[in-house]
Amino acid sequence: MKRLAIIASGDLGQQIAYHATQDKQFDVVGFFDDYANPETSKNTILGTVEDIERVYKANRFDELIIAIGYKHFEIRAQLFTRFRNKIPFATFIHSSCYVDESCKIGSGVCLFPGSVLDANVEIQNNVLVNVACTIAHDSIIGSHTFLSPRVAIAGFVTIGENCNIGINSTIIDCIKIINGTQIGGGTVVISNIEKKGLYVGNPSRFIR
Ligand SMILES: CC(=O)SCCNC(=O)CCNC(=O)[C@H](O)C(C)(C)COP(=O)(O)OP(=O)(O)OC[C@H]1O[C@@H](n2cnc3c(N)ncnc32)[C@H](O)[C@@H]1OP(=O)(O)O
Repeated sequence: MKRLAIIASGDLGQQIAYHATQDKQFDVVGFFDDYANPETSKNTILGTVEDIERVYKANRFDELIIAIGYKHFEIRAQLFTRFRNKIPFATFIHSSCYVDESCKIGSGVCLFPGSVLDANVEIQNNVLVNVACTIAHDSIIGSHTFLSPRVAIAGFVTIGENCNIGINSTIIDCIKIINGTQIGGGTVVISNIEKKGLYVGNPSRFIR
């Protein structure tokens, strides 16, 4: 079983560690965290971000995953760029997901339980798909983006990089959403989003 190290030991890190372990896909050996105290943390803290390469070279883990959430997209993306050619990133697809064999799944991706990905879906690097999402055929989810639980995406949709798509939102077919868009919970997107910002409601409206 591959040994997994996780950047950040907060709530998201705990969820990833839980699912990766419970699904018997990885042996989670610890976390890198700039803010946790290794002496007092209940988790195994392998060091800070500055220690990652040294600990990898010491053969303490095989693959890495980033558990920095949607409040810190820039850091999440920077860390992926920093380590992508130096350390293998894990791809975690929970065994309860249906992922069509034609899908392309990038590295550093987490698919939490119960998601369904139909034919020709592309999930780019470092994306997190939370529980029970449905992504229909030929849709693309851009790097670093977060899908909250139960997001429903129709066919031929393109979602940009660094987007945060709120719980239970719906995006109809052929929609394009630009990089850095935030979508509130329960939003229904029926037209392209071409201006970066926060959108809510049915149909979606720009609020800031
Ligand atoms: C496993 C997990 O838990 S993953 C995380 C899942 N969580 C989510 O998906 C949360 C999504 N977050 C939301 O929907 C939030 O309401 C946000 C981010 C859209 C907005 O939050 P805030 O910045 O606090 O906005 P605020 O509450 O001040 O609302 C601003 C306006 O938008 C409206 N609004 C806010 N959210 C929504 C929404 N989801 N749908 C419709 N209208 C909304 C408010 O009613 C308010 O309208 P008003 O100005 O007419 O009074």
